[in-house]
Amino acid sequence: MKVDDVSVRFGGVKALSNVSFDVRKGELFSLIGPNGAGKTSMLNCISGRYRPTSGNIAWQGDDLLKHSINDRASLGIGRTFQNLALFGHMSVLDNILVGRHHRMKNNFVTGMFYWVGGARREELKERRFVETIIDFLEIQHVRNEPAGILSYGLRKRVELARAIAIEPELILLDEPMAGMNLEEKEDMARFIIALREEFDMTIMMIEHDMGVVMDLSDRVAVLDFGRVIAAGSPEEVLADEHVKKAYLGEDDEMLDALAAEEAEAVA
Ligand SMILES: Nc1ncnc2c1ncn2[C@@H]1O[C@H](COP(=O)(O)OP(=O)(O)OP(=O)(O)O)[C@@H](O)[C@H]1O
Repeated sequence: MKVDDVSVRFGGVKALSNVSFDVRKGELFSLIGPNGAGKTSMLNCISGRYRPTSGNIAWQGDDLLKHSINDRASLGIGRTFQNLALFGHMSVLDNILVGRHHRMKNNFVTGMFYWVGGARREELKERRFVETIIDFLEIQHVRNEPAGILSYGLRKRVELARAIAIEPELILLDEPMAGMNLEEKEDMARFIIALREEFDMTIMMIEHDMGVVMDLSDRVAVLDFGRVIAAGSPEEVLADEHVKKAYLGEDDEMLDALAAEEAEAVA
């Protein structure tokens, strides 16, 4: 995916200014930056919730911006949300099946011939795939529970499951670790790493936990006030003076990560 000179303006607020970067097939690319830097706005431009004021986004050589938000899932782009967007009264299984719907060929009419037509066969196939995801994310024990009663960490996992269910080639993860305890973060990190191996996905992640970002990412881009101020490997980004300045007085975890990196370099 190639993001080229993208700007987004809300009235007088410039959320993004001339942002360019690319995400390569098979990599884990992270977008980081202080609060309000424009990270979610960027993700929203890719997933189709926002339309850039100017600039282009190309996906596999095609102009992504001409496609509707619904088309983008069919094109192979899935996402999770910073604030969970599950159906609380529906079971975990049904929430994940929602993610499969755009892949199902049967509709209301063919569904009326459920037992003689292909609808039943198709539903069984879909359920089998969903069970694979449930096993992968280790949520078998809650598959029939309403999503709304689960712990926050488990709900985050169900949301990831629903995004996996659309079988995206590129998955956009908006703060997958937010609000999690250490154990939940370790589990989530394990699943994110395995996404590439088990499901062959490219991952673009927004995350505030710098330890996680630096451990998992192949490449990182840093936004500050809507502009890209640095991009490169985790080591290159941690060593960048602009990045240090942007985070000064902003994010203790980032500063800890920077200090640790410097200490390692000295050693
Ligand atoms: N729909 C919107 N309407 C008006 N302003 C918006 C909208 N979405 C984002 N903004 C503004 O754009 C700027 C960037 O916001 P954005 O949410 O993209 O930042 P962020 O880096 O994701 O922040 P955080 O880390 O706090 O989630 C902020 O000033 C925000 O108030």
